[in-house]
Amino acid sequence: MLALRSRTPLLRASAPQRSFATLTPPPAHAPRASFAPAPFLLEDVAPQLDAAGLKELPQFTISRERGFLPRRDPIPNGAAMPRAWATMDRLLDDMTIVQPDGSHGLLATGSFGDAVIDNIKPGGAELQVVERAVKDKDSHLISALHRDLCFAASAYLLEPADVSFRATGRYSLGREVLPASLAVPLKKTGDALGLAPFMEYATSYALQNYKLKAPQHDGPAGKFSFENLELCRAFWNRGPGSESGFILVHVEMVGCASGKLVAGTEDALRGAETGDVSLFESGMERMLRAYQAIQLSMETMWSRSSPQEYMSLRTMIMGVKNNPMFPEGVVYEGVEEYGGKPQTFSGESGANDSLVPTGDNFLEITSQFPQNELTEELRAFRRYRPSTHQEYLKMLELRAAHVGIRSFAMERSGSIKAKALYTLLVEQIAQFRGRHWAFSKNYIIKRTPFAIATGGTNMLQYLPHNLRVTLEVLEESLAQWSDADDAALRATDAGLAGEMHVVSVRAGAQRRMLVREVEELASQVKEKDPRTAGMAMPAQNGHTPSRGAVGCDGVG
Ligand code: HEM
Repeated sequence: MLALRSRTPLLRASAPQRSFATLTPPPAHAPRASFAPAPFLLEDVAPQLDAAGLKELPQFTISRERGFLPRRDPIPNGAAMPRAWATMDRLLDDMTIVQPDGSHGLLATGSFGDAVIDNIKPGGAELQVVERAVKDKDSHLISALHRDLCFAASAYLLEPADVSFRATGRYSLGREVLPASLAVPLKKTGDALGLAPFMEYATSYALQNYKLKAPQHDGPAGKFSFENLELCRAFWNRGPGSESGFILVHVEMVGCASGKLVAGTEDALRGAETGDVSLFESGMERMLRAYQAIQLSMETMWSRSSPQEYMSLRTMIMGVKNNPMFPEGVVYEGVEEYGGKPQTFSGESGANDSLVPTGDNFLEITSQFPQNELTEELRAFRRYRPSTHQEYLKMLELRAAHVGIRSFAMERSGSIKAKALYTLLVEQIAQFRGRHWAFSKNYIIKRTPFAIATGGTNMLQYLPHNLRVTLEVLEESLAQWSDADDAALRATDAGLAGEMHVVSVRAGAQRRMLVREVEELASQVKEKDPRTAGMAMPAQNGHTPSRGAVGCDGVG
């Protein structure tokens, strides 16, 4: 049963008014739900798991140690892949636009599609490798095969649009049929892993696409420090440059602190569930420090991946859904289940990363998103992530609502420190979205009339909408922070009190600036139809492809 809790009176009249719905807490005598770790959350990732016959355990099983990274580092390209995969491996190496010796690769000249047809045969060696891995239930190998097939499929489908964009600055149509030699094995790896047969953020483009230069490296972000990472697969160039910068900053962010984030979240929840206030505080403090480390890594994006070059990287990670490059969708040749019917999948996007949804759900910000098309699309789109991440996030949302994390932090725990930590955590999510909004303006909005993102959202609506809701929750939390709270915190934890002061000074101004900025941007682009702007050809057959609020270009 859902019940609205009465709101604590606001101390500052100008703050926006919201109410946080929580599940009614059970009466004191009722048995408490047990929150034993679910199978998708491991207490630690023992490397001997595979040897113990658990090699079918999903790679994206979440742990306190590795957080949202896969439980084993991905199998890299090259010699580590099965010998019968060598032709595919070479083709993927040869395709990058810039080759290691500086020469042009297959995608540079638009000849990757022909090379696939000439070298990869339907029912050939590649399919046999996939079938054997599936039969062996070897999730580590299936994941690497899936990554490679996703790169091959996106390169094949989007090659013409990419060639056109590099030559003219406008997109052409993509290829509308994925040949059986790629479609059939890709569908099999996708089925085995519970994924769509299309490139995704976690399972192919980013979190399944890194290798460690030195296994024991000890950089600022531990062994997952940017300087210790390399790409397994790329479209443009596997070596240093904007593409590896873009992808590997995501990996560093997840690698440097998502384990600590998960551990802090679990402990804070446990603290709230059992009424253990000091565990609650310590869990939230560790979450805060984890988010701060993540933001530091995120800020390096500016220098590691050039805003000027991003548009050239982006074509290859677009999706099919609502994308004018694929007005009729894509036919997966030879996949019986689809019966020749065109398919439409969303593209790759950081929107499917789990760091921000963890904060959204734990802090009950999610419950403050209005019920509208944007929110619905966001939820639908987030299915493009490993099922373990989906289940974990869903459970987090339910547990946080059940125990009433916000009201526990702000009132019921009786802890000033918990109140401050809750507010500072909301500010971390706002800071993330603020920084991210700055990326989106500088890497995309400034540079193209094609306002639909790779994940398919209309960026001008979707991103500021989420930031605005977060800023409102922040303002409301700050409005409940009194002078007496401030004085009490100063007496016990001057450092945290200082952090609260900095946050309270800038919050309101940030939301007002955002509102003004979005109005200005909207008026600049109102003449342009984001569904067709930037395309070299008119809408097909009188059909203007329709896009939802979450659209097709999956960058994120
Ligand atoms: C140059 C850098 C980046 C650009 C241009 C960019 C662009 C975008 C775009 C356009 C979207 C809209 C969703 C869609 O794809 O349709 C999005 C969403 C998102 N991206 Fe990024 N992104 C960048 C970096 C990152 C990084 C480093 C992360 C960290 C994991 C990230 C996480 C997210 C998240 C969580 C969302 C969902 C937005 C929300 O919940 O408010 N992005 N991104």
